[in-house]
Amino acid sequence: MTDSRDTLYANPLADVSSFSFDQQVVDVFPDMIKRSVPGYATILSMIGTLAERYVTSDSRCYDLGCSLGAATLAMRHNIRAANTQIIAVDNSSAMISRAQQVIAADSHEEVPVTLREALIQSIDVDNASMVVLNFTLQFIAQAERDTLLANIAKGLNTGGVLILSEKVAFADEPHQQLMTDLHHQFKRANGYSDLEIAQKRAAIDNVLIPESLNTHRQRLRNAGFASVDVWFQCLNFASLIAIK
Ligand SMILES: C[S@@+](CC[C@H](N)C(=O)[O-])C[C@H]1O[C@@H](n2cnc3c(N)ncnc32)[C@H](O)[C@@H]1O
Ligand SMILES: O=C(O)C(=O)C[C@]1(C(=O)O)C=C[C@@H](O)C=C1
Repeated sequence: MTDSRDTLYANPLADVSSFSFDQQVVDVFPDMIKRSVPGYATILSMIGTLAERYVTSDSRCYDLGCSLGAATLAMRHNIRAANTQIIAVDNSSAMISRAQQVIAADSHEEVPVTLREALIQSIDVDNASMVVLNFTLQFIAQAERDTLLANIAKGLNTGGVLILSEKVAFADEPHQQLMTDLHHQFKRANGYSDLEIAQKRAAIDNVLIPESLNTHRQRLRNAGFASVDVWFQCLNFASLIAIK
């Protein structure tokens, strides 16, 4: 399986097209996300810890916007309850076909994984004890976010948990500027050039729409979650736990 270095934005592009999860991105995705998202490995590890704690027997887990299945594998390797399954969904056919290979190469077969190529807005969530949205909601149209979260809350069993990880925005402009600068410094320290950072920024503009933590907390409460808060934040990347 390839885990190539992300050089997609290394050379000057005449026209930076909108970011999409196509084959080019799939080919470098593990390297791209690791070098772009502060705390990504920590968040995956905590998804495993939470799966051990929250996944109950005879229930389902959902990984929505699963990409190559990193969160699916974190859950799968840590679930201790009997008779569970994981449903992993992504609407990028290139992601899903590579994810099939990743899952096939994994030996933890006690927990079956079903990969689905679909819009996460269109799937049924049912009898769930754990749902993961790991850096996916930010790519969904804002007008569709309330309905999606209400659908997830409805399909979660009482006491079940949603992990929502997102790039976040800040209400105070100086803070927004500082966090953006520090994130770019993080990328530079991980080997991205100023050109790569600028072109990637242009590509995700209007594609990845971050919201404030207050907006996320409020939406989760409105959707029907009883207990909501942030468990992780590094700069403009955060992860929330919402318990039904
Ligand atoms: C940043 S990646 C997620 C990373 C992944 N969860 C992980 O932990 O490695 C976002 C993913 O969401 C998928 N996606 C975006 N919009 C979607 C939608 N409406 N329905 C399904 N998947 C979507 C993209 O194809 C992409 O694979
Ligand atoms: O904000 C950025 O600069 C990013 O590269 C972040 C981000 C993300 O949060 O999903 C954007 C696209 C890629 O999927 C990997 C990382």
